[in-house]
Amino acid sequence: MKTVFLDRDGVINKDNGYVFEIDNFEFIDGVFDSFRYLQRKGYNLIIVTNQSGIGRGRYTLEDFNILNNWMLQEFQKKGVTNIDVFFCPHKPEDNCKCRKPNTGMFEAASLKYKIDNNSSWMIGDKDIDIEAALNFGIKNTILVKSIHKAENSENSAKFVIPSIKTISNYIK
Ligand SMILES: O=P(O)(O)OC[C@@H](O)[C@H]1O[C@@H](OP(=O)(O)O)[C@@H](O)[C@@H](O)[C@@H]1O
Ligand SMILES: [Mg+2]
Ligand SMILES: [Zn+2]
Repeated sequence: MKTVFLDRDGVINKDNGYVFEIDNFEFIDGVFDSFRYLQRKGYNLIIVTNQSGIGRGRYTLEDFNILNNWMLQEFQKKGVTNIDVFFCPHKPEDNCKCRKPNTGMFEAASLKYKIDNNSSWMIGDKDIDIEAALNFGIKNTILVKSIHKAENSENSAKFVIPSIKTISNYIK
């Protein structure tokens, strides 16, 4: 199955820093049109997001689930239905297998869906997003510019774009 893996904070919503409240979740302009476009092209959409705010005690797993369910309902209302979410709740010092740039979330997704790496993509705003995709064997990578510096990916990503809004120019 051709899949677009997506980072959340900085790609789908503005990365206001450990976002966990609905009121602080600002969808990035154009994200619904872009997701409907990818859906029309037959891509499965899988969000892979580091949520270290849980492990850091900044918010709870329940907080994350409430926000996540609300986000999925918003996508549903806009006609985006084939979307799934995998997250890592750990702190960096937990040395888990799922925090990007590790590939645990991608592997968990590949147990649930038959993913064809060659026709799949990764869209992220940090170096660790692009590194995780490459570590998993996905070569089609797109760096979205955000508040975060991503020097390595500026050179290693297949495309570097200002926002997800223009994704239809790159993923056919
Ligand atoms: O971009 P994704 O993976 O969807 O989620 C990133 C967030 O969990 C947070 O990740 C943190 O990094 P640390 O996890 O503290 O290194 C910071 O960069 C926050 O600004 C950011 O909101
Ligand atoms: Mg991000
Ligand atoms: Zn983890």
